Amino acid sequence: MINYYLKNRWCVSEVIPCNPQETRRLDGTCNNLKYPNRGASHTPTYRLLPAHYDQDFEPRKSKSGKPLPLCRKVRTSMLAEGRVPDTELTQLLLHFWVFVSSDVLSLHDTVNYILWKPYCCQERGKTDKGCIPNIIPEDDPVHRFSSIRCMNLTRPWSFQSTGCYRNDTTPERIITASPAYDLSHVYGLSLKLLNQKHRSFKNGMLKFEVENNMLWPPSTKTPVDLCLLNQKPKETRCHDTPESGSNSVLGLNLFVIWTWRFHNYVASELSRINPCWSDDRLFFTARDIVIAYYMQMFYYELSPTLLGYENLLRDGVLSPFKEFRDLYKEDLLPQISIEYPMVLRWAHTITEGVLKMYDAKGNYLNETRIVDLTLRTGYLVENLEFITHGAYRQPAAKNDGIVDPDISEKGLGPHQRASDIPTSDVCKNRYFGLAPYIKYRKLCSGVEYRSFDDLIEIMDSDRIEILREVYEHVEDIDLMAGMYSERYVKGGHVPPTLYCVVVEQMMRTMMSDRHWYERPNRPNAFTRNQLLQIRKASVAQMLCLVGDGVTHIQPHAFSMPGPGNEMCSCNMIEKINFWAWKDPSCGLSNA
Ligand code: HEM
Repeated sequence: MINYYLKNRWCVSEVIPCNPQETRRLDGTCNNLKYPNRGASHTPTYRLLPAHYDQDFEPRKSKSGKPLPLCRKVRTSMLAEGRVPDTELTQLLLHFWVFVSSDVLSLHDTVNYILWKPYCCQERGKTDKGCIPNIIPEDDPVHRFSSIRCMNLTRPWSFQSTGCYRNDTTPERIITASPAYDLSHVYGLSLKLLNQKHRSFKNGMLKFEVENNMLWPPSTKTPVDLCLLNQKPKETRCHDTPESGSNSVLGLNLFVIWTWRFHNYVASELSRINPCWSDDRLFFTARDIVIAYYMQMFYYELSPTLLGYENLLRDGVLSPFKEFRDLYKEDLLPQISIEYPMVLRWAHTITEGVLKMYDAKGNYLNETRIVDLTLRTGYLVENLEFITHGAYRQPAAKNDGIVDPDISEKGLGPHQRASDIPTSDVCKNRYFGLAPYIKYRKLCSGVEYRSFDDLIEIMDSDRIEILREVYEHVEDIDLMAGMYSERYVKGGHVPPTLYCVVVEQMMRTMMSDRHWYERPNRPNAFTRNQLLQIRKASVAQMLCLVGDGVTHIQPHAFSMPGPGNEMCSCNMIEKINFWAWKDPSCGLSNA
């Protein structure tokens, strides 16, 4: 039954005829006028390197023909468990990173093993082709002391497993989000649904609710909802936003709340300045500004902090100037690569498991486990303000071959007895049919590694020794395991292979998006003065405007406060001036 439903909904995208002058559609269609259905949800990813599978599209084998080492064995060998704070990056950076990533991904593969196939470690799982549980080796450093020998996991869904393509073709991953950065995880993919349920049709605003003196997106009104971890009866709030994934991991949830509020802030400013504008015009102008603001934060604030400003300038991702730029190429399809979400999973190694909460003055209050907050929006009602103050005060975890024990043993919190996210990350490399690590090194640097010793160029000798112990041949190394071992890219905080794949995607996204905010020629493009206002975007400004009780913050809030980035009053943070959107026909003067 479920397959019949999905076949109808997921194999075909309907496209209403395009009008070249219309602005960005919610469902992503018509972004590319030559191929109007590209850019929609449920459209294929592309591959940076050809697929590497064994027979019947099972995971590739090692060069010797033996199975590759167990994923859990790879993870426990490459990453020990512990907690070491970073000295530079904040939790807020990780919250925003997962939010940006979720814009182009989907949750169905995770929902699949939490809700639909929780039985992969049981007898029933042995005959279900969809089951690929993580087997735990006998000598596992943690579970040789427990009775746990297996962790539940399912095979990623593909156009083939859903019945859209023949089963004897290379599996093509299904993703339910649209591939452009368009805040589809906030506004959704259907204008009809947004209009029916979420727009207030007053002053361009989205509907909102007030609870505990705070503004929230609308909440579900049914006794059963997705917030499975709400501790009822005390915790009841669960977002009823266009995409229910907003209730999932904490970082995504936080930024959905802040973006929802920010939309309304922008719409109310526009309506104050242009009282003659219709609700429709206010709504769509506000959405356009919010998407541009968010992309400016991603490209010009988060990415330089992580990937290095000079590197991004050199590679053409960032412009050194504030003016328009137009890199659009009609022949490039709006798509994400299969490798892009894969390398982003590396972020799990710098995710801190213990979430610290502070008051507005910076006094430490309390802490909780971040993995217990997935699908638990109700917890935020009493704690959102303190989590917010903690987000820009608490450091991320350090990248040091150590992963937080909650992420590696309890990744799904109470949703699953034991769950090791980085082990799944290694395994998914294989189930998505990714090429060996050294092929990506060749792609990124042109250098061919023929032996373990050659890796010294990119990693320290102790890391090479671990790889040598785990894998038989240098060609066996999984992409993720290679990235766990690399030294950071110069001037940034990420491994060079992650840098390479992410930069390729950022360029593709920018060049294939007809509605990219820096373009002067897109439909309803910004004026020069409007673009200059968007250039002022910062996460500090956003939190000053819509974060609860934020009156002081460091200007670069993805980096820890300290010399050169001292906390200051919100009055000192540069602000967007909405008078750039003043419509003279509305008749108010610039007061
Ligand atoms: C609270 C912290 C986090 C938790 C509990 C969490 C949890 C998870 C889980 C359970 C999965 C699915 C793993 C699988 O079965 O394949 C996943 C995937 C993923 N996570 Fe996280 N995560 C966290 C933080 C982050 C951060 C900071 C990023 C930043 C980029 C991130 C990016 C991703 C990506 C890209 C995927 C793959 C999604 C896909 O391919 O569809 N996560 N995460």
